[in-house]
Amino acid sequence: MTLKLGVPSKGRLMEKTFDWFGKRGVTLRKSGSDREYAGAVDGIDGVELVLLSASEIPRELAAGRIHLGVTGSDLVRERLANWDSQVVELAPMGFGGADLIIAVPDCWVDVDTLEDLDAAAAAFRSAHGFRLRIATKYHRSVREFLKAEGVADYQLVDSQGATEGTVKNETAEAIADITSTGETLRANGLRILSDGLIHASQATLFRGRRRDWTDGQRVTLKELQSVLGI
Ligand SMILES: Nc1ncnc2c1ncn2[C@@H]1O[C@H](COP(=O)(O)OP(=O)(O)OP(=O)(O)O)[C@@H](O)[C@H]1O
Ligand SMILES: O=P(O)(O)OC[C@H]1O[C@H](OP(=O)(O)OP(=O)(O)O)[C@H](O)[C@@H]1O
Repeated sequence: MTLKLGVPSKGRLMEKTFDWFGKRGVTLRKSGSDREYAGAVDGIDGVELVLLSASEIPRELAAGRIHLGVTGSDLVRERLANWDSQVVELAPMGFGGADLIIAVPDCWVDVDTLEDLDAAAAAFRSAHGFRLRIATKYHRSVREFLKAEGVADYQLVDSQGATEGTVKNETAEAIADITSTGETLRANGLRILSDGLIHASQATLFRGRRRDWTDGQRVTLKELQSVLGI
């Protein structure tokens, strides 16, 4: 049985992953037409390339359908309960960097920290009769972070895209989302809380923790780690 390596199937993450492996002597490439999600690996035997959506790679690793996978560290934390009991970080890859943050409207001049947000949330609830709404697609990460920080008086509203627009559209009072340049936040009149960094993410090579690997797969992993220098 081959060792299955899951890699994002499109865009910058795919190209930079191919570059990262290529620089270390392992060539990953798409094998079919541009639109076909088939791949090949040169430079080491026994490794199979599987092209997948970045957000599905955590689940595939946990289920053992792939053995290694490249995806954002934010997606692993979000998609897997107790992520470090299900996968191991083998190598941070130095690209795909983005911060998962909490942001509030610029005009909330009294709200700079999570403690301020907690106070504002209590005031909001008594004024409006419902809990302050935070829009996000990162439900698990935001809940765990705010619980650890002692902020409780809020509700999450699901937003699968254009999350920064929810405040202007009055479907949320605050947001939790990924930012890299900060332009989308600025354009939508939002400001990051000074202690509102939930996770600094980057593309990372992970290994699944399942114990049902064959001896051949374990040997191939050792060889691959040695070729990659990790
Ligand atoms: N500016 C950015 N905006 C969004 N994601 C970014 C940005 N910079 C880096 N990333 C990272 O890219 C990853 C998401 O990649 P991508 O959007 O390809 O995944 P996806 O959700 O699986 O896409 P799809 O479902 O459309 O295939 C996350 O780990 C995220 O942190
Ligand atoms: O800090 P910036 O450089 O402005 O980038 C951040 C934006 O990029 C991502 O959105 P994406 O384009 O992936 O679309 P989405 O709204 O569907 O998540 C993210 O959700 C932010 O909206």
